[in-house]
Amino acid sequence: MRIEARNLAYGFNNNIVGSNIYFEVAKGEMLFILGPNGVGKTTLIKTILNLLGPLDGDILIDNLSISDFNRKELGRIFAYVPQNNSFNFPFKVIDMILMGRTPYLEKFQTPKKKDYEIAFNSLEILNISHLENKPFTNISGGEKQLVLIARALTQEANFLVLDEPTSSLDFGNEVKLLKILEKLSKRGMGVIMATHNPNHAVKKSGKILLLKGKKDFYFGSSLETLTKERLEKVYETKVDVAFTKKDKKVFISI
Ligand SMILES: Nc1ncnc2c1ncn2[C@@H]1O[C@H](COP(=O)(O)OP(=O)(O)OP(=O)(O)O)[C@@H](O)[C@H]1O
Repeated sequence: MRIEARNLAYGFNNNIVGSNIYFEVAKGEMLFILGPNGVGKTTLIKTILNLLGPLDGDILIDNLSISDFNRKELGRIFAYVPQNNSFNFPFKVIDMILMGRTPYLEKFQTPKKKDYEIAFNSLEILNISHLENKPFTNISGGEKQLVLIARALTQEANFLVLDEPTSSLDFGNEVKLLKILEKLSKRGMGVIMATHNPNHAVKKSGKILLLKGKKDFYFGSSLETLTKERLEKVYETKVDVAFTKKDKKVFISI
């Protein structure tokens, strides 16, 4: 399966946030969306999910317009982890996670044994099985973020779409999550992720959409597209490049 933005304009009725945007990403690949605050990463993600309709051009799923798909079909294609979670109802964590099975259940149907197995497996992958019976309102911000990622995994969609998923995570969990996402993409899942950290995106197999302004963007393989010069231009700051012992490129803003 392949997602493509063709000549895409997105934004709100009275406010075009981005236009003439092009990118493509297939299952098994990772696409990182980068760019400064307010440039339009979240708005683009909502457009990719068809929560906002395109203002011009289109999002294509295997060459079919996204408008040809209904909500349930899109629920099997995209699992979404939003940026800010203001959800505050004391559901048990396991029940929150089982909500990820909704696109597979008929109206009023309750989750079956297999749905529970998938949910428990997601808890295990994210190392949060101990939270299973806690109310969602009684866990920390970072734990909530991990629960929402587990819910998205439970959805078993073709693409996992995450909006700054590491913003509340500690140093260790940030690295662990990135490793999990890489593993999932190697197993065939597509990953689309907005991030503030260019170092998340320095991947041999990754693609990058670096947003600079309304019509100004770079799209390409992350190793070629992410350069010191481009980052300096986009983020208006001096950038240094270092290399780890394993020869991995690391950007440092100075
Ligand atoms: N509901 C809305 N109606 C009109 N304009 C909006 C709305 N939400 C956001 N915007 C505007 O759209 C632009 C892009 O916002 P968006 O949240 O997509 O940026 P972002 O790149 O995700 O920012 P950040 O990195 O700060 O999260 C901003 O100028 C913002 O003010």
